[in-house]
Amino acid sequence: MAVNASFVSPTADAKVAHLMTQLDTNSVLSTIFNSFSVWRLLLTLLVGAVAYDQFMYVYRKGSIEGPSWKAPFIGPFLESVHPDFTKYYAKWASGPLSCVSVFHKFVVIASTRDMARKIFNSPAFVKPCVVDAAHKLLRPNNWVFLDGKAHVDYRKGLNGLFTRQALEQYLPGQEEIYNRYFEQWVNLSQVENKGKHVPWMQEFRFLITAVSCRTFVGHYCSDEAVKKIADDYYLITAALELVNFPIILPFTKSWYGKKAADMVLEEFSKCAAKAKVRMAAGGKKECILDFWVDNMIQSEKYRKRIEAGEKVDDSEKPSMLIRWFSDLEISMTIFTFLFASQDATSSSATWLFQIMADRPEFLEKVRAENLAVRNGDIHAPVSLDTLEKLQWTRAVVKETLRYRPPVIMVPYLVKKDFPVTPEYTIPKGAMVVPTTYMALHDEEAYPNADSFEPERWITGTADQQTKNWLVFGTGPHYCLGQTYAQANLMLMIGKASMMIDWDHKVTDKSEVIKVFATIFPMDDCFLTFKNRTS
Ligand code: HEM
Repeated sequence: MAVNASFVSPTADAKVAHLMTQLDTNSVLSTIFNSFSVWRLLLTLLVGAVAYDQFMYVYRKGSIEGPSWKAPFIGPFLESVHPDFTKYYAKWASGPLSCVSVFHKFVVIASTRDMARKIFNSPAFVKPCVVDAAHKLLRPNNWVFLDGKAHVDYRKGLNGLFTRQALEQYLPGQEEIYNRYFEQWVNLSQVENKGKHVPWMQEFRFLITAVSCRTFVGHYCSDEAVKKIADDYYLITAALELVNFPIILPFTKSWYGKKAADMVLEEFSKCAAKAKVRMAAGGKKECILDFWVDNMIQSEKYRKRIEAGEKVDDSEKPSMLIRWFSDLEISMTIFTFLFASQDATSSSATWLFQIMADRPEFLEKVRAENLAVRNGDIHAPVSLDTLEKLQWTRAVVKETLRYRPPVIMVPYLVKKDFPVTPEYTIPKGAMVVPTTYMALHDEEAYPNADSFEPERWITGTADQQTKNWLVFGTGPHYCLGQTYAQANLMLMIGKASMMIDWDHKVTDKSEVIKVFATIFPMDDCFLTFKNRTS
């Protein structure tokens, strides 16, 4: 007998009620049995999936370090929501290669200097993957996800934006921002906070957004737009915390992050359109966008002359011939600069101010040489060459980057089975994450590695440890902004040393490392600022 052949609930239809009483015992049993089979089937599938996930984890793990089993499916996903530096450190210390599995994604961690270098330098086997969320925020067709020749070619076209000659042109804009922000900080500290120490990490992030926007898109971005980007940027960083979460659910961190990213892309697109007009009219080059657009315009002019059959002297050929880029393409690329710079530079800025306040003897040396090179005039401009020759300023920046490397991990995707050692092959499709931290805290390269000793960059051998210097990665994807980033930090701390005094309230969390994409002091750095009186 057909029991309730319709999809209507039997209890919703009174006519069905009397039929129910006519059901014989056999059909009741068969109904129970049938639904039991469905449940059993579902349970069997679930157990099978858990067993498969577990089996694949153990199989892929092979001989390397890692937990002997994983929490079903999610693995240590919840830990990645609240990342803990000590847990990462324990993982790195557990062996040159170790592993975890999150949502069936197998992740290998490469800890030692040589293992990390091997990953960075094996483009035949790996390509950058950042985290799943980054594809959504930066857009999957962003140049940073390009691989092989396509990546090399695209990157070549960007090199002109970071030459020493170009970097020199960005310095006045950066000085302008530092002058303005240091004044604001004093006001904020003395008037609003009444001289009290308050966590300053967020203020460093605002400052770095402003400096970056000024360097990347100059005055094309209004102060209001810069403020909006600065205010919303932490949503983008927070979205990246959800490492490997595969989809964007409404009202989650990833969702808010995506909205903020779309807003930044729109702003930078508008800047690109304005730069095209201004550069075509012969405007002065002041920011990265100007250099890029001018290069496009010069390349286009040159191509047109050649096409017209004009005889053009080789000296008139632009040093880099590039194609025409749309406003959105330019915007996506400039966004990668902001994305790559924002967290890392904010991290270094925070540690630098904290460390200098805690070690006034080094700050005094920085101040003395900055004043000397400017003949006592705290607002006198400096050239890039002069800046880089300030030995204590350079040493404290380098040592901060070594002692507290902002980027502790760089995720890569394994393109094909990667025999990373004679005994172990990382399977295709896995994520492999080299860490920079262990190489930078290697006792052989940097004696007393866990202590802040800037002298090692002046009288020691730190500069010779090029293999250990992984702060900016190595290989085909090494940091495009590394010279700019270091010069910018030197300019920042040099100017601060002359213009302001600041004091750090040391707490029991000041030296504890918090992981928020990059690393920060756990207490967010309690500071107070005032104008320098002498
Ligand atoms: C203290 C500041 C910074 C640190 C510690 C840092 C560190 C890094 C690291 C570790 C990588 C990955 C390298 C690799 O995979 O081998 C990277 C890539 C990159 N960085 Fe930086 N970075 C900093 C600032 C900047 C700035 C200011 C910019 C731009 C103006 C920038 C632009 C980039 C770009 C575009 C890439 C990707 C390059 C590629 O895939 O070819 N970075 N950075």
